[in-house]
Amino acid sequence: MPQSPSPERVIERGTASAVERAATALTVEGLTVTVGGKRSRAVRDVSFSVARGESVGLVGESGSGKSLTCRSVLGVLPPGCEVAGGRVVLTGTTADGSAEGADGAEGGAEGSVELTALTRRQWDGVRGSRLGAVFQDPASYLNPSLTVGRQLAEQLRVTLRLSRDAAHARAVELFTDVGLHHPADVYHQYPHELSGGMLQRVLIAIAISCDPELLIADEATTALDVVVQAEILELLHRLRTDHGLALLLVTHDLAVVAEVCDRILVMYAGEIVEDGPTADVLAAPSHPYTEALLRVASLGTWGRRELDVIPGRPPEAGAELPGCRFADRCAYATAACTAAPVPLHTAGDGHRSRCLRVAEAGSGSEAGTAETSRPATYQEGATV
Ligand SMILES: Nc1ncnc2c1ncn2[C@@H]1O[C@H](COP(=O)(O)OP(=O)(O)OP(=O)(O)O)[C@@H](O)[C@H]1O
Repeated sequence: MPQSPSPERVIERGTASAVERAATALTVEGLTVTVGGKRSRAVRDVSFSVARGESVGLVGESGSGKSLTCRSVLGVLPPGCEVAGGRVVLTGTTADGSAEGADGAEGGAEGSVELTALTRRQWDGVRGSRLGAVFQDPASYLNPSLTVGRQLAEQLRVTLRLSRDAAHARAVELFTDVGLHHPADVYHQYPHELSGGMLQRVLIAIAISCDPELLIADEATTALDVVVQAEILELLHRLRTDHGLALLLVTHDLAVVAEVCDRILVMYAGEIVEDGPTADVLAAPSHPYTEALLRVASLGTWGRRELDVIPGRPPEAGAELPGCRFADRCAYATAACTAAPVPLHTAGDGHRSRCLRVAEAGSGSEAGTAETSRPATYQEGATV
C-alpha cells in the first residue's frame, strides 16, 4: 500500500475511457439531504453515477456529507435526516446482460429501480441482494453469539431460499472467495475469535453473497493496519473485476483511492467540488480544495493534519452562503467567487470542477464545450 497516491497504478487498472463505455449501475441525481429540526441541507444537489465494474472513490474531510450520501443510496439514513430532493436509481440488467435505462421506473428483481421512491417493504427485495455494504467496524454488524458461518448461511437461506446443506456449502465457498484460510473451520468460529481483517472479509462475504450490482464500502479499511488494509483493497479490486461489481468507496485516504478507484468524487461542505478520472485529478487537481488535500495526503496522515494545512474551517452543515463554500479558505478567491453560486464547470475529459477560476481560464459551465487549463495561480503552486 503506497503512502502517497500512485496515478500510474490507476491507469494500469482501468482507464476512464474504458469505464465510460460500461453500463451505468447507479445514478444519483440532484440528491439533497436535510438534517435536524431546522432541515439544514447537509448534502446539496449531489449528482454522479457509477458504471458496472467501475470503482468510484468518495473523498472529503469529516462532515462533508460522504456518509449521508451513501446512506441515502442504501436507504438507511439516521433518524432526523431525510432525502429532501433528487433521486437515486439502481439500473437493472436485461436478460442479455445489457443495462436498462435509468428511467426511474420501478422494475422487478432485476429491473431499473428508483430507490428514493421505495416503500419499506420494497426495500427488502433490494438491500442485501442488489446492494451490499461494508462499514468501518465489522464486529458491530455481526451477532456475537452466533458463529460467522451460521450468520452467512442464514442470510443465504432467507434471501436465496437455499437448503441448510446448500447454504453451508455456499458459505464455505464464499469464505474461500474472500480469501479466508481454512474456511470450513472459520465457519464454526465466533466473531470474537477472528481478527479485524478476518471480520471484514466475513462482512464482505455476506455483502456479496447475493451477487449485488453495487457494493458500498464506507471507511471499510480505515481501522485496519496498512498490510491488512492493502489485502482488503486487493480483495475489493478482485471482486469487482471477477463479479462486474460497481464499487463506491468512501474514504479519508487519497492513497486508498489511488490504489483502487477509476474515478474520484471530492466532497466539500455537502457539495461535490471535483469529479474526474483518478489519474487526471491526482496529476492535475482542478479545485483548490483537492489541491490542498493532495498536499496533505503527501504528508502521509491526512486525517490528523488536514486542518493544520488548510487554514480555516468548513462552513456549518446547512449554512446558506451566496457563493463558493470554500472561498474563505481559498488563496485564489476573488469577489466573484462569493457573489453567486458556482456550478460544476468542465475541467477536461470527464472532469468537472466547482471553481470559477477554472471556468475563467477558458471553459464554460457543464454546458460549455471548450477544454480548460487551470488558472496561472494553481500552476504556481500558491499555498492554500
Ligand atoms: N443524525 C444527524 N443529525 C444531525 N446532523 C447530522 C446527522 N448525521 C450527519 N449530520 C451532519 O451532516 C453533515 C454530514 O455528515 P456525514 O456523516 O455525511 O459526513 P462525512 O463526510 O461522512 O463525515 P465522516 O468522514 O466524519 O464520517 C455533518 O455536518 C454532520 O454533522
